[in-house]
Amino acid sequence: MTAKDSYKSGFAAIVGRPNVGKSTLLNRLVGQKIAIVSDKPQTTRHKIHSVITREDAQLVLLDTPGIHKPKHRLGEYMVEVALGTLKEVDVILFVVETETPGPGDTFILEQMKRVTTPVLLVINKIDRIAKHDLLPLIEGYRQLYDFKEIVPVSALNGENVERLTDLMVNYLPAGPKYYPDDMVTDRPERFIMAELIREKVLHLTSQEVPHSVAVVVEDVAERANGVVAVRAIVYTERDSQKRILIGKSGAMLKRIGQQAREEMEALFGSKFFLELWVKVKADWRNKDSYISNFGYTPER
Ligand SMILES: Nc1nc2c(ncn2[C@@H]2O[C@H](COP(=O)(O)OP(=O)(O)OP(=O)(O)O)[C@@H](O)[C@H]2O)c(=O)[nH]1
Repeated sequence: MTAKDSYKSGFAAIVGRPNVGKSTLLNRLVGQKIAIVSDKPQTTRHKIHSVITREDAQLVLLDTPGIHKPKHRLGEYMVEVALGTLKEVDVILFVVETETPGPGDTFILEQMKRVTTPVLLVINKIDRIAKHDLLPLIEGYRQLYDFKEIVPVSALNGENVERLTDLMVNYLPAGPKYYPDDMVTDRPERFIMAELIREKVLHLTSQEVPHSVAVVVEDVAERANGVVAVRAIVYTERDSQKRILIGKSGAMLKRIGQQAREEMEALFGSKFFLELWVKVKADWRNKDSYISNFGYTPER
């Protein structure tokens, strides 16, 4: 058998309750910022395909929305997408924190019992606990489910993350490359831009505002001088939220725009001109038509 014949390729899903560090892990695995990271739960709404290409294997990672008991229509959609993904992939990464499992973790474990895909348990944030507290935690999880592997990692500082990639590759079937070598995501750039803007809203606002927001990039145009001009709309649900997002004399919107622009420039390597508008669409999260307009439509 030649080296080419033994090439492996396949798909892995990252699941876990909100805020356990899935996006941070995904970014660390791929080595570039793809998914947005936030300290506010439930910020990942899309399935993001990222690609790790090695000499022996290509691994396509799907970031799934945090599985949780849905409170509104968008929430139900998010759970549906996550569950559908579990059946389609070659291996599942179930990410938890360094704590005994809570109701959110148990809910996901129950869902995983309905599929036959191999599951690797990733215990994240091990930088926060003493090594001797890890063993009892691992033992506790071992009692709950027949995990193929249990891998303690720190997505934040990268500890053990490479080993995790090696283990995932073990579960991939023989197959060709799905994507070109230099590709890290198949998401259009507009999507990444919108997510960067939404990330800044999440960081800079509080209470009910962050989750009321959807961002749509309406126009991207490269000017003759090389500057990329982007016009984006920040949708929110109420006038009061709009006022907060704009801020006194526009100060908040200016900060959001400035920080998003700086990250776009770092990521894409061009100068950006970013124009942001805030619009109210009352109760958009409960309306199917708005949900699909904002791009939250089932993919497969
Ligand atoms: N100490 C520590 N913090 C981490 C680690 N990984 C992630 N975090 C932090 O945990 C918080 C949540 O991280 P995210 O990556 O946004 O979590 P997520 O699971 O994608 O969250 P959702 O999008 O809500 O599903 C952020 O404040 C991260 O900086 C880690 O290994 N160690």
